[in-house]
Amino acid sequence: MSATFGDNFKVTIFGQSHSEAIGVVIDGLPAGIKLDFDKIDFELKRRQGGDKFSTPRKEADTPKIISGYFDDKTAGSPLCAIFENGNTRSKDYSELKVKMRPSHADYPAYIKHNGNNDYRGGGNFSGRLTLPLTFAGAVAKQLLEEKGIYIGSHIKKINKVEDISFDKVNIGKDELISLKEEVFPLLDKSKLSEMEEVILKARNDHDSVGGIVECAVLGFPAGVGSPFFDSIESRLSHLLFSVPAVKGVEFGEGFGFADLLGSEAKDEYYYDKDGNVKTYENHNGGVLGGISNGQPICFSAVIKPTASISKLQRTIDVGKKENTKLEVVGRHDPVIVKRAVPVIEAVSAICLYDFLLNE
Ligand SMILES: Cc1cc2nc3c(=O)[nH]c(=O)nc-3n(C[C@H](O)[C@H](O)[C@H](O)COP(=O)(O)O)c2cc1C
Ligand SMILES: C=C(O[C@@H]1CC(C(=O)O)=C[C@@H](OP(=O)(O)O)[C@H]1O)C(=O)O
Repeated sequence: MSATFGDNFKVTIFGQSHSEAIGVVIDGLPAGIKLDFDKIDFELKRRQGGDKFSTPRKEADTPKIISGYFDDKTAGSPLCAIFENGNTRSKDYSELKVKMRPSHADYPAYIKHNGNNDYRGGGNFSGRLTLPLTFAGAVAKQLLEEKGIYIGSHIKKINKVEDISFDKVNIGKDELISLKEEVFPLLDKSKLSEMEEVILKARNDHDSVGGIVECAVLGFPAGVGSPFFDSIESRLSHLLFSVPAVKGVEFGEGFGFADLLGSEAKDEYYYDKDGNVKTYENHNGGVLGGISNGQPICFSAVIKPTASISKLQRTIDVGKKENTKLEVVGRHDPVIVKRAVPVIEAVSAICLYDFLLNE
């Protein structure tokens, strides 16, 4: 398992959904930083399950700091946090040792690890591993905020119900911060009841839905990144696609560029009254040539509908090597999108803070 990301702010995650604990090691944190654990806890709670939109599996999600923090400051050594898995119901998964859930990682994991993989829950493929990622992201967010860089996002789409998009030129810092306070962050709040209805209907029908998260980064300086292999888009995509269930990523206008003429897609420059370089529009989402141009960095990620649904599905039994049927049991999210919002922000913070340490 490739479990480490980053050149300077190096994040390693470990554990399985039903192992004793899961955790994260952050290497490269400067020494002497006082972390705000209330802020970290706030981000972890945004990701937590247990409400009507999420898995009924609710864990404490309380970090236990094992190393790297001393006298209320980072100590310069790797910061390690673990989270105990207390609310597992592993017997629900015994059938999955041989019956492969369609659209989950079970079959590729079985082949890759010769049947030795931990099949309880999603094992080390589980969305539960996004908890330590969110912890690392919450640390990176604090360090970015000290530099005036803010990350925020909203739910752009649930199934076919769509929110409006960010105004990519004029996103306000207060707007981004207030989105975090919402249980279901939307720009057009009138869409809430329709989205809620779609999710609850899917849940009652033993089904699931997917959607889109749109994310924006404010205050990121111009001139960071590289062309080609280490472009801001490629590094961010690397981490965004590491989030389980993310199946597509787009920057700025993204696939919408296909419909535009050059004259419609242009981001013309001007100096504002304070001499800052701005663009009239921001079709490119703040990145050109792989390098930030000082405008808000804007991107979206599409999250697929949850694979584990309790409708009868066709699959294979790898023990008997025969075709069979499966009705998945266990406690699953009827939609992942809502819980993915803080995770998308977290991986973006990890990536962008790592970029800044490179400069
Ligand atoms: C926060 C979060 C929660 C998730 N919850 C579930 C779940 O309850 N059931 C499920 O089948 N998949 C869930 N997933 C997605 C699976 O982990 C993912 O689809 C699976 O590992 C296969 O990876 P892939 O979809 O990226 O190919 C969740 C993902 C995230 C980010
Ligand atoms: C427990 C969490 O989410 C889990 C993510 C997940 C999956 O397949 O990704 C499946 C469910 O749990 P289990 O691994 O027990 O099947 C979710 O409840 C969590 O995120 O904290």
